[in-house]
Amino acid sequence: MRTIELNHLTFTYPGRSFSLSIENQILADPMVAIVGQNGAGKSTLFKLLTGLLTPQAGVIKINGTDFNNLKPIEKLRQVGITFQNPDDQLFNPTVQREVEWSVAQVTDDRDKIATQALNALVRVGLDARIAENPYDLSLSERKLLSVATVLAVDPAIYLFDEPMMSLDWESRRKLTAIFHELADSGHQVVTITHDMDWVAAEFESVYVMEHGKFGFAGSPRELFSDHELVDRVGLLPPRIMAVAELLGDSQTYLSVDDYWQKNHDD
Ligand SMILES: Nc1ncnc2c1ncn2[C@@H]1O[C@H](COP(=O)(O)OP(=O)(O)OP(=O)(O)O)[C@@H](O)[C@H]1O
Repeated sequence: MRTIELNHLTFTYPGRSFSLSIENQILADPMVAIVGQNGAGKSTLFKLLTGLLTPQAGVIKINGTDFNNLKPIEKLRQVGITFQNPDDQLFNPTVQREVEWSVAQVTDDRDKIATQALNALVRVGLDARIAENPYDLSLSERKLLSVATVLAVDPAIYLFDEPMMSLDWESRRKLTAIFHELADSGHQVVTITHDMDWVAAEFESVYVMEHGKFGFAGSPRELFSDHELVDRVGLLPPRIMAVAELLGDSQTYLSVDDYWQKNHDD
């Protein structure tokens, strides 16, 4: 089982009032969504989980091992991140070189580098574009390319910061399928998202961050049933709930299928 364990973790940016403070939290489910208002600390947490930032105190354990004690190459094998903006992680002259560069950070084996890069590009549907410059791809394609750079390394834990933002429908479908494949094959997928329809339809485990802390942890149904919490942290409930509300029905629904089953199962 893949796990992220956070113990007495604290982090503050110099001269800023924001502070991240997590007592004890274990993320153990295969697919986890982290939600919360802008500025709640979600991206800061991801930067701590990848070693881009160092906590002032506390311990991060990845699959039982203190992350701080891992060699840089081992950190890359344990945790991979896809940033919100793909342009923050694409800098090579071709699609192929971009993904191969990524694998080359964890192995010198040239055959492995070529094979893993190509397999990752096949998974995201960009294998026919290997000779192109990443900046000639559409934004959706650049996002999928940044995902391929992580898939090619195949870390134990995948972190995604707003993966659905700016994706076209086909790319959303493709990436959602990849999430489930990763979870089914023993990886852990942890994603930051503001897309509550997606959370409600695809996830079983959701965490809410508020002011640098974890608040709620539970299922999407439990989350969207807690109207006070949803209002307080400014989450937009699944759209099907807004439609049902217009019809005078204030029950919790996660998707159109869920609505249909609850209202036509007799
Ligand atoms: N490099 C930085 N230097 C100083 N302060 C920062 C830096 N990055 C983020 N912050 C501040 O830290 C707080 C938490 O930011 P963070 O980006 O982690 O929130 P978030 O929950 O990811 O928000 P969003 O949903 O908008 O991405 C905010 O007040 C932000 O202004």
